[in-house]
Amino acid sequence: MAVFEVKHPLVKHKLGLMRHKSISTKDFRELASEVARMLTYEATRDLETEPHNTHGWAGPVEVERIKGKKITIVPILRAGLGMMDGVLDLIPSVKVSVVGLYRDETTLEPVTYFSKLAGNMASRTALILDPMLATGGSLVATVDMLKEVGCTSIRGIFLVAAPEGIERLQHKHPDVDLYVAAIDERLDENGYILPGLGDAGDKIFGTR
Ligand SMILES: O=P(O)(O)OC[C@H]1O[C@H](OP(=O)(O)OP(=O)(O)O)[C@H](O)[C@@H]1O
Ligand SMILES: O=c1cc[nH]c(=O)[nH]1
Ligand SMILES: [Mg+2]
Repeated sequence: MAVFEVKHPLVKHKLGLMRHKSISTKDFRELASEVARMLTYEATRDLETEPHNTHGWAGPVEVERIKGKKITIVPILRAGLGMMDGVLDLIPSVKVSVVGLYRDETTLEPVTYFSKLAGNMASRTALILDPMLATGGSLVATVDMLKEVGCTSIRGIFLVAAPEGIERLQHKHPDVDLYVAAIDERLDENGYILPGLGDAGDKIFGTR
């Protein structure tokens, strides 16, 4: 399993803005989308291309186009929706496979309440989207769901990941690579990431 912590200055700067305790819903939402766009650029860096002939302004020209497995993005409700626009800016024609999970506040275990996946998942690369990888329970449950329908190529895109969540994924699904803007220090006693972002879902949706 590989974990790519994207250390681009723009990513660091924007994530730093997101950590401010008084950030507005509007700014948090915009920044989540912008950072997601940059992480997507990295997470798609190794997509294979193939030669393709097109009609150029001065006659036929050979160009490259993406080949191989088609992509589906998998936003985890709710907070993963806050990353979707940024990702779709770069890969607009992907299918969207939505899964709904929340963490039980006492056990911290994930509860699944929705799943609507794209067809033919076995032939697709899945890009899971969620701002926060905390205990890793929600991610592991999502990967379980994707593997159950035959998906074999799975990556996760997160804004902030805790070492505890990375370790859990490594143990359960070592074939899944991660692209993150930051690996933070640890979880607090309530399972929140420190220094983290707080509750990303509440900040994106303006709830609480
Ligand atoms: O790694 P874990 O310990 O599973 O925690 C991470 C999950 O918790 C948050 O969702 P939450 O349960 O708050 O749902 P929400 O997106 O609806 O707010 C977050 O967006 C992840 O999905
Ligand atoms: O720090 C955390 C952990 C789980 N979910 C969040 O939104 N934030
Ligand atoms: Mg939440």
